[in-house]
Amino acid sequence: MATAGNKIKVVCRIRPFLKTEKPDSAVSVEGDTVLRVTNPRDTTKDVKFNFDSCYGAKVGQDVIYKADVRPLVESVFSGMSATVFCYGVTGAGKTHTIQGTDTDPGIIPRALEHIFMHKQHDPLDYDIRVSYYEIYKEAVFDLFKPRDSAGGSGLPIREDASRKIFVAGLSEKRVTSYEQFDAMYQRACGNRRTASTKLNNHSSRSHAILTVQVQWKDTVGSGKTWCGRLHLIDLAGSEDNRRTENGRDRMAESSAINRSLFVLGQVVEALNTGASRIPYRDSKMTRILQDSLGGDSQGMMIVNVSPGEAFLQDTHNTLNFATKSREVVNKPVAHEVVEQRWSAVDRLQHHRGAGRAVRSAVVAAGGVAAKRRWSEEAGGSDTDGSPGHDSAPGSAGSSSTAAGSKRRISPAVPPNRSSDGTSRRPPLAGHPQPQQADFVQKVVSAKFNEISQKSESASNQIMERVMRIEKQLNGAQLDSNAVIDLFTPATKLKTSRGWLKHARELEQKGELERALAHYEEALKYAPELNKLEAHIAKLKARIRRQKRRSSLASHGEANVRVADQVKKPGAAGSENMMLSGRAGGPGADEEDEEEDVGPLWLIDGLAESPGAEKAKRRALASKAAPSAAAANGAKKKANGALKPVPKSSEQAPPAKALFAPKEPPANGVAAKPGPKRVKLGDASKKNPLASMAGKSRFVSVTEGSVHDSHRLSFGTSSHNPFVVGGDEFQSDLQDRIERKNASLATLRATKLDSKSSAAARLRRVLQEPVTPDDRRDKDYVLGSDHADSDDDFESGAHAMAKKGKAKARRAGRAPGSLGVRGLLEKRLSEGSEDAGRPERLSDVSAKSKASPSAAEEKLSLGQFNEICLASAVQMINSGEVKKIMKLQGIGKRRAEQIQASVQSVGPIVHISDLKHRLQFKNKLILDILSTFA
Ligand SMILES: Nc1ncnc2c1ncn2[C@@H]1O[C@H](COP(=O)(O)OP(=O)(O)OP(=O)(O)O)[C@@H](O)[C@H]1O
Repeated sequence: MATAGNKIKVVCRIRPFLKTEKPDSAVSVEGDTVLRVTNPRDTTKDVKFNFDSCYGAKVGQDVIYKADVRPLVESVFSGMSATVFCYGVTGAGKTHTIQGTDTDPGIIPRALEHIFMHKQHDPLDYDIRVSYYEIYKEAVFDLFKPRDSAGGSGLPIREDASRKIFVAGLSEKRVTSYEQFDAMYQRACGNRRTASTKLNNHSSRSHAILTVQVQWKDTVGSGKTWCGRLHLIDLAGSEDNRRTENGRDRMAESSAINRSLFVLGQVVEALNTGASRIPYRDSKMTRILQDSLGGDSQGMMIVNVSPGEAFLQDTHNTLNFATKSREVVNKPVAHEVVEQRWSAVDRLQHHRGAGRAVRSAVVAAGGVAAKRRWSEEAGGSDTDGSPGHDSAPGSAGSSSTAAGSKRRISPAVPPNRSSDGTSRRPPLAGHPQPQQADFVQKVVSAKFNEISQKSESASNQIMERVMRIEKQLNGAQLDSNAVIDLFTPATKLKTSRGWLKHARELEQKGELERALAHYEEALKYAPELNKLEAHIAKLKARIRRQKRRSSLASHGEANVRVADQVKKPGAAGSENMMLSGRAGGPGADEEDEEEDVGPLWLIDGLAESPGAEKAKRRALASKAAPSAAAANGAKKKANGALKPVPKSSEQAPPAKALFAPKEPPANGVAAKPGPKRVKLGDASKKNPLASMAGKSRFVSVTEGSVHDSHRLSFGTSSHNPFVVGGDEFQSDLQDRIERKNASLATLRATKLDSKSSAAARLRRVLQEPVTPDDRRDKDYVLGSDHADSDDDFESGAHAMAKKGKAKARRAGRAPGSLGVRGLLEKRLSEGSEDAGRPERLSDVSAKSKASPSAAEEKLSLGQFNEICLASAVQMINSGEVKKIMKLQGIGKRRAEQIQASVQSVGPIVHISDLKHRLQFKNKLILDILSTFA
């Protein structure tokens, strides 16, 4: 008895205010069918919702039951299936409505009372069975069985030959009176999982489904057996975990609840839009509700809402969903019971298309074995143990009664079977014998199980992904990558192309930052596009440069003023003192703008003209003995005398190398290899810091090209313990690393194939791009982050001193003999005022001279750092700042400004003096520090 399509009935119920709640009503009933709710976006306005019925807070359980539920319960006696489910957010009154209390019983007790009443007054012999189960964290548990008897994974959900859903292994209880049912039901309710949350003291943590099956034989009329079913469902409430403040366990439950409710929404949406795929299988709850949502069951949804303003948004969402659900159309039919059910093999054949030979074999073997197997699989039980009710793939919640088939469809009897389940034909000659059939059946069963497992595992994987996303959504931390993960490759590609198109347009318009954001979006969808990644890196560098330029423009005016002051004769900066080295005023530097000076001065303390540099290289190569002039220079440094900064017009004194003679022998004869040669090789092998420093130095000495100096500048700044910490430094460092990598990549692409000597140099230098990991190496070596204070420096120095001591011991020397390191250590232990500070260049130099054996030593890492620092100090004092800046890729104007600022400070003893004196006044200072440090 099929009916025309019926829309799901939607009834709304407002719960009364609880004692603990503020009575600020936001929901009211207008007439019988309209619900008026304050608009959450504009609380001065109301929104109206239409439902089949609306009940205010004062309406009792009996009214709702009689008006809306009772007719559905009655329909069960016509062989129909009906489903009533309560939907709403946590604490809205679902459990109260469906279950009720002892004094105010809800729909379940009332419906069962009604059914037994009907049975009493009807001459037909009704067989009433109930099952009760919950879906907790996507697993089905029998509530009629003690909780600890259930396994962790719960019961499987299956589909029978007529595509009806059932829970395999679920117990069904035959009940003959309401009292009997009530006793069982009360016990079963105790098995249900509830917990106290912030929003509900007795919050249901699972969806609970009670199924009542009423079966009877029409002895008076057709003689057929009919079966009506009633599903009464208390859904767990959706939860906003920002408000529930759920802990880990509750969160896991909540996540499963929300996810299944989300799928419910998807199902409703798909049904309304006529989608080809309805995602029933995406959650156990929707799978079980399949017949009730768009199926052949009559459906009714009770929407429970909380009355207060606090739940306004939730209420609004619930009502929107309910409105959509009203559009779902079911096609209810009466269910006739067909005595014989299909075997597992038949079902497999029917659904999975197993081969004809297999089927014949199984049929030949007779239905008995198949029947027995099915019975074991379903694992049905019965309170009275009557064999006639052992198992059946009948419907949701029915595992131990005969299966029902819809009247409108052809009987679910396999075409080659008689009604008693045996084959219509005798086994044919050549067909498999029973043993063979057993074997075939085993194979088929195994295949069946394998397929089920696969589909189960696939669906679990999807669940997990959805759960992950939902978890992030709950924590308001939407990880877009997780969402992108869900897209198909085609969608990803398409989306990526869309972003790319926009990005290119923006880039052409010069809107670089927006373009960058679009490119980055595109990359998210197509991470395999290496070219795009490279383009993004370039664009980032370009943006940074632009920013730098604009920041320069904003600082320009002030700095130019400082520079002017410095230039004035007699002004504070003009009497700057220096340790040694040539004058390096702005004017002098300008001449050298394109000069390929390399970072030699960082090693040897002084910048020199190309001629002097060549001479120095020669000297280094020939290990010449120190010339008299060099010795003289060193002597002066040893005295630590501070000299006035020479005017830019004055001739700068020749540069002095610390451990190498600065000038070639006067007679021009190649000098004999001497003891002063600087080697870093050993230190380089020891740790990454030394290795970086070593490489840098090697490059600077032998190559001396601007590109090499990039490497040095990075090496020194990122490995120096005196760098300025903080985000700005980090970003600056990152910026430089990226710029460097970009330029190195370009150089590689353009020059490495060339046979020129420059390319050969590059090939040696550009082994690997510098990565941020190098910075971690530095932290590892120094054992601390950036040293912002002298204390930090001291701890760094302590570490260095300790290392030096150990090294000295290994080499059989006294710790103090290591020059700077030994002295440093001594000073630290004496607690002198300058403890922890690096030696001045002059001191270092003097000690080296005084102790040739120490100077003969290979330079240790600590020494190298100290020399670098001392050299930087010297550079600052001698006004060579601009040159360094240029090497850093800083523009000419900017470099001049920085130079002026540094000079305004006056002579410094240690690099950190800059920091203290200028007190990080602006970005300019940070630039200086990060460059020098
Ligand atoms: N109509 C009503 N009359 C009186 N009290 C009610 C009514 N509806 C709900 N309550 C009370 O409100 C509280 C929350 O109700 P209930 O536990 O039924 O919410 P719920 O929607 O099932 O929540 P959850 O989804 O967390 O399980 C309970 O204390 C219940 O007694």
